[in-house]
Amino acid sequence: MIRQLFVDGAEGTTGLEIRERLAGRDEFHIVTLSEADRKDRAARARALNDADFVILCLPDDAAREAVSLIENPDTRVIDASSAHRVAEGWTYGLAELEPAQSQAIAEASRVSNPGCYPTGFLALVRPLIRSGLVPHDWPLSVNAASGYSGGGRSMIAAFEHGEATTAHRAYALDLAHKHLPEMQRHARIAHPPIFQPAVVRTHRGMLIEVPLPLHALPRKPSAQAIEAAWRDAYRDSRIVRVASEDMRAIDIEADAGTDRLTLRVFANAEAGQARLIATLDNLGKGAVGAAVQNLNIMAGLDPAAGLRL
Ligand SMILES: NC(=O)C1=CN([C@@H]2O[C@H](COP(=O)(O)OP(=O)(O)OC[C@H]3O[C@@H](n4cnc5c(N)ncnc54)[C@H](OP(=O)(O)O)[C@@H]3O)[C@@H](O)[C@H]2O)C=CC1
Ligand SMILES: CC(=O)N[C@@H](CCC(=O)OP(=O)(O)O)C(=O)O
Repeated sequence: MIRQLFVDGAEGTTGLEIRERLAGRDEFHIVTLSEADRKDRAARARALNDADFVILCLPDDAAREAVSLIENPDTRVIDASSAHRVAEGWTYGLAELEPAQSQAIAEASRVSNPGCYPTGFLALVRPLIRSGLVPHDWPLSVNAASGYSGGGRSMIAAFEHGEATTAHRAYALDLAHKHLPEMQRHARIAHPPIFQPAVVRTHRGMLIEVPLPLHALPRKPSAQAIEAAWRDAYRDSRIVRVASEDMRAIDIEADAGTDRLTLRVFANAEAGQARLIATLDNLGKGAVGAAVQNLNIMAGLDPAAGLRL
């Protein structure tokens, strides 16, 4: 069976890569609009209602508008924007989040792709909260760096041709980044983490880090216990990997160009401290890889079909 797939926002950073990734997949016929029509409300409404699947690669307001234009009850949506990540009636599209999440995605009509930073944060902490190694009201923090393609076309232009001459820019200094609600909700924690993101002068890649004072946690977990909780949580995943090689440094590009998500824990038992580190590609598992994975799951196909692992 060939499914009609409309990519709304197909000329943007995420949209272009989704089309590239799905080219050659004969399960889907990709529909896009001409340059003249791609922002035309009526043309978009027609394409949205004619499709079996829609992937929204749009700014938040345009994504909300697209959803409001859908009247066909059989059109199923994957939204790559941050408009619906904690919204009623939407399923959170991080298949590895809970044991039953993949099944929920398979049955859903509305799936919200996770944010790129929450993908790393949630993969690191959710198994530890679920198993009680970290209490749900622990004051977590998360330090992270992203390649500049994470900011879409305008940030790419700023870093490649424009005013951004820096190597490393800390931002979200108001402690109110748009990813905080989904981090808190889906980690099931009492408080939002202190989130310290930075954008750096590399095209793609992310390094997301949660520091943990093991000595201060009520159960004083070892690095081995943390790794064991991850291995148990991700035992069936080909996409989330738990790595345990001895490393002295990790580059932000470690998983760039792939759809993998790699988790590592580094600890000093004497100091009672650990650093939990996730690496991924903001445009891989952070966006396009996740959208393709969710599409595969919703269409009843191999979840990893077409992914770069
Ligand atoms: N870049 C990344 O790493 C990630 C991005 N995302 C999310 O994915 C979504 C897309 O991001 P990204 O691809 O980076 O953004 P881009 O800015 O690169 O692309 C957005 C696209 O949407 C088009 N567009 C804007 N308004 C409308 C409209 N009303 N109707 C139709 N098309 C419209 C834009 O056209 P034009 O340029 O002509 O205005 C552009 O082609 C965003 O919500 C973003 O938050 C999620 C995870 C990671
Ligand atoms: C470097 C950079 O600016 N990153 C973006 C997040 C990009 C992303 O992937 O998140 P969404 O899917 O929520 O847009 C930011 O911090 O707002």
